[in-house]
Amino acid sequence: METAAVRMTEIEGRGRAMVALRPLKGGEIVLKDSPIILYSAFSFLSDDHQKSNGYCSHCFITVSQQSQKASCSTCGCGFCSLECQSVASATSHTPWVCQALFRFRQYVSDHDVGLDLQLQARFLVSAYNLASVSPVRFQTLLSLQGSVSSQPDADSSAVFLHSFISSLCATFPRELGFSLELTCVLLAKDKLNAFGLMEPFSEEREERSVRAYGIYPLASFFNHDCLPNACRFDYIDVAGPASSNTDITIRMIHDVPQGREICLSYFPVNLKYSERQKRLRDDYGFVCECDRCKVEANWSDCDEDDDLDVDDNNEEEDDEEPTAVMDEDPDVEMEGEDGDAMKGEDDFPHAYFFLTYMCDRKNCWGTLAPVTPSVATTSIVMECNVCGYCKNLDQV
Ligand SMILES: C[S@@+](CC[C@H](N)C(=O)[O-])C[C@H]1O[C@@H](n2cnc3c(N)ncnc32)[C@H](O)[C@@H]1O
Repeated sequence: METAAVRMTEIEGRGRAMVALRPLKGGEIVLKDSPIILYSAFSFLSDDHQKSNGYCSHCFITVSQQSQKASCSTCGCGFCSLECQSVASATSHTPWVCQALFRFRQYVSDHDVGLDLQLQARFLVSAYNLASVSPVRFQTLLSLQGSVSSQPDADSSAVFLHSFISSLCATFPRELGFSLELTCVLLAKDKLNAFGLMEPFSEEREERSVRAYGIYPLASFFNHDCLPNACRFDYIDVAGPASSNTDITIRMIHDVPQGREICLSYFPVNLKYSERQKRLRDDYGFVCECDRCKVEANWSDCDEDDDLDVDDNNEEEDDEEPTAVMDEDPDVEMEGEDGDAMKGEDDFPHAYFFLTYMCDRKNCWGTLAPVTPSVATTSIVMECNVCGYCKNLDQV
């Protein structure tokens, strides 16, 4: 896999990775990707069902009740337009998906089913549907990271979900290898590779809530760094032709030299060391040894709580989610060395990253990247990938 800017390669201990093919500028878009699967992040319960109908069930653009143009008479899913519904009926919302969602909703209304299990069900329905409507894309899904190491029958939720899908699969093409093991493998792919597409940003909401999860097969090759040099943008509420609103772009946060690995952060960069390590170990199965983690591993818990606090606008939140200060890249020009956040040898030495690249709007925690530069210059307008706020670098 290669674009004009990045190439996929193997790195020992990290699996497949994306590296810069040439020097890259802050703001450069290094990859555009479209989802092979998108599924709702809402539960099947009635309140959430109402909420999920605030988004098109195919392209997940925000739709108001007034502007909703079409809905499915069987399962009640709403669509932003008749065109979207028509595309969905041949792709993401086939009659089989519709039946499956309808039956699962009935099951959820009679039983106590946790949100995680409901989302896994949504994913599996989408994945097995993909196998049927696009075997090539299904193979792409299978080529992504994620496998089962233990006996599949050890996982009771996978067993339950598999038997649920089996009950809907009378007409499912058996040659696709439908089995409990495949179900477990698919769930592992989802866990390691799904990207969350967020609900519209609100300063009033402390939790960042997801409207849909997507599998983006090329963007899935980016590894994690707690101080990323690139970040992901989406413009899901900007209508475009043929569901192009669901595309994502990976954009450079700052300049990097040729050969440098390009990494994203798999979660908001403000999480503290112990939380990051836990999430990476539990959800992604690896121990992070990035430069930031190496430094923060030596901090005591109080150091984390004290020294990560660089954000005056978020005093209340800082107790729970202190803001870390750092840089993963030695090429980043360091600034602010006299600032409060750079206190001594044992303190985290890269305040510049957080002061420059982390959005300081209340409850945002997004990452700022320059808007895409014109031919040879680095733009000085920084855009947040969560709230969309733009500001000049000299305001930062
Ligand atoms: C979305 S995939 C990234 C691409 C993956 N390396 C591959 O070969 O397809 C996530 C997985 O990559 C690996 N990974 C990501 N970041 C890593 C890092 N900083 N160190 C080691 N492994 C990493 C972990 O196995 C993780 O579960």
